[in-house]
Amino acid sequence: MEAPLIQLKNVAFKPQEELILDDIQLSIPKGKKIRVTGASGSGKSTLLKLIAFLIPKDSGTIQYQGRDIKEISPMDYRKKVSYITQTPQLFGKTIEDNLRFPAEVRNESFDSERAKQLLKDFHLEYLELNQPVKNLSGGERQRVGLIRHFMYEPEVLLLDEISSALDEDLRESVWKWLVNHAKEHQQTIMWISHIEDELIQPDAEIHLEHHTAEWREL
Ligand SMILES: Nc1ncnc2c1ncn2[C@@H]1O[C@H](COP(=O)(O)OP(=O)(O)OP(=O)(O)O)[C@@H](O)[C@H]1O
Repeated sequence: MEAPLIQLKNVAFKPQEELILDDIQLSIPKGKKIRVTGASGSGKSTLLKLIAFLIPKDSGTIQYQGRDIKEISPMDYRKKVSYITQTPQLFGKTIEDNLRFPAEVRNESFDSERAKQLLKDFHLEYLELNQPVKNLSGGERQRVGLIRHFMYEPEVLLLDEISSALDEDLRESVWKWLVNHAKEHQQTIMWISHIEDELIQPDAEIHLEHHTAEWREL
């Protein structure tokens, strides 16, 4: 059997001694589409942030391709595993400032053709790269934030209610793109939210309840 892409062993998250997640055991294979479910406050966002190494766990281990994520350089890990939130922080003045950022932190050159193609893929072809971000609508900001993660090809996408600000048509089109793209590039996608239930058929589900996680093949 193929080794899991991501493995959580005995993972717990207990900030200030408050138990949020406990004894999490998960083996996540490569290339799957995985929905994360559970009641409000059950720890869905926390689980994705732990996997993204944005917050530290209190015990247990998280491995990526058999390596403890603590041993992987944060820059390399961010390139492989992208956590995308519903309210992306845009910075700088222009759209280009935001899309250039992933290349800038790696001291690489900015691929403006790729940026323009992505704007087109997300139905933002009417925006110029030098356009200021301050006047963008919620849905435009969400998509610029999303595009930033595709300036490099991530291996894992952790999507935290990413399409909340998009209307129905746009949501459908963005998800179609994400699913096709993930298939083409053998990406693993995990997402939180029920809004997408009609748009994307998961291969598996992680259900959070009573501080722990259950893996369900669908
Ligand atoms: N750093 C922290 N310190 C203290 N409590 C935290 C911390 N991070 C998360 N929590 C708590 O952990 C619980 C789970 O939060 P989380 O955002 O992961 O839930 P969720 O399942 O994503 O919820 P929702 O569906 O409402 O977005 C909440 O009670 C939250 O207040």
